[in-house]
Amino acid sequence: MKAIIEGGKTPVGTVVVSGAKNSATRLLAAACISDGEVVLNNFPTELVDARHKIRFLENVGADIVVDEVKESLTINSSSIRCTELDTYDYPIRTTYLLVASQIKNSGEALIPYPGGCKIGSRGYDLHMMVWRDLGAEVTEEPDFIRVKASKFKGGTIKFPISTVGGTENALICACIAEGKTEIVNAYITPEIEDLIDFLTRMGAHIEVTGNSHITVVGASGRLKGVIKSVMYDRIEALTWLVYAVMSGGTLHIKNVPFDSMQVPLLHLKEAGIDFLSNSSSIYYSPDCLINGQVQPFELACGAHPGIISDMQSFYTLLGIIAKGDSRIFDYRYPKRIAYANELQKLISTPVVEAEEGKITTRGPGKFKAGEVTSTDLRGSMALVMAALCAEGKTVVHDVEMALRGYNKLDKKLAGLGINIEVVDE
Ligand SMILES: CC(=O)N[C@H]1[C@@H](OP(=O)(O)OP(=O)(O)OC[C@H]2O[C@@H](n3ccc(=O)[nH]c3=O)[C@H](O)[C@@H]2O)O[C@H](CO)[C@@H](O)[C@@H]1O
Ligand SMILES: C=C(OP(=O)(O)O)C(=O)O
Repeated sequence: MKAIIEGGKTPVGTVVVSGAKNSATRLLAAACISDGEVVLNNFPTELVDARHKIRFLENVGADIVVDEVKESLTINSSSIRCTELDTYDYPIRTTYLLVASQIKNSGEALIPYPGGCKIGSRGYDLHMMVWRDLGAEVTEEPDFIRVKASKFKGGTIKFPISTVGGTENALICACIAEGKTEIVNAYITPEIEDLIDFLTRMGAHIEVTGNSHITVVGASGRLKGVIKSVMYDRIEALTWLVYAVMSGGTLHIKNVPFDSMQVPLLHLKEAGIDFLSNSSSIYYSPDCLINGQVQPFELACGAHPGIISDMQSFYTLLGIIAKGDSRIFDYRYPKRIAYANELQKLISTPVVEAEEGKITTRGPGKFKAGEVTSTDLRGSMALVMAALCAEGKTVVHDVEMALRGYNKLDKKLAGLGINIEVVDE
């Protein structure tokens, strides 16, 4: 798919942040270990990633009712079975979370290899370690990964690095394991807190000690059906605020999860980007930009509560319009720089220098129209935002990458008076 964008218009209006991709897609997998019916509200139903996961779960027997208007899912997973499918083409990262429900109902699981953004090495050895630590036999077959265990058995899972996906997988599997599981060097992010809240409300016994040790006592009885609202998306909230600054727009951004984005917002304030806020929303107009100019900055993307790697490209955009040199380091995914070279094609003078782990911007640069290709989800969204700020027509190829993470993007932009056309290539 490509986006055809006539840029240069100023957005004005209200935009509502959706449920977080990086929570919703995890809760959907976790819902399938429940013995009852689960309702997920505030679910980003139009997300490409959510649709792929729903498609897989339906193909292995789940009954999922999607209500696009209410933005909710009703999930009944009692008929999930390990099933060999005709295709394992599911371009999403968290396929490893689809193991637990099949093991619970069939003692065996077949899952697609993890996909997701190509942002450097993204192994899955620690997921295999999780299943093996809980007593399963794991084999890598040409089209899928096979996991076999009549039941998971509680054990100790010790992560050598902090991993979001590994912690999520360990939590969900431990909830259906017999006995107690210790998760050592767990990584607890806001989305993982949302998952722990959900599993606990289903009846799982989860205890968090400090910020990296989790004990789970596997459910000996039933895991109840529950109703849960997905947390709001901190990356999306940041995206809209950065777009307002770049475009000189006037935006009221609703459903901002302030608690989960304190450090990212602090960095914006320090770059001279002020805004008005109440407990759940932000109001930004050009008057909020101190001296009418973004100040150059230096920051590093790493672990929460700092700036996470998924936010990197939006700081690069701010660096481009800042007056002076800014530096953005990424310790987590140092190879996440391919998008920066595409972004440079939409700037009239040389501004962006990308090397492994570090992006330097020598601003201010002016956005110009052009033709570019997406390289990853957040990078694709950054290209769309640059295109929206450039006078004239820009084509962003492979824009489905942005749509993996931005629910109802065209409709939300239309609500701000901005039209983009998304067509098949
Ligand atoms: C800690 C962190 O920044 N996590 C981010 C990471 O989560 P994601 O879940 O993809 O990555 P993990 O947190 O699981 O992995 C962190 C690191 O561990 C490595 N690893 C992971 C699993 C495994 O089995 N083997 C292995 O080697 C990965 O390659 C990566 O270098 O990318 C996502 C997409 O950008 C972000 O939403 C998350 O915020
Ligand atoms: C890279 C991302 O997602 P995924 O891990 O699903 O590829 C992201 O959300 O920015």
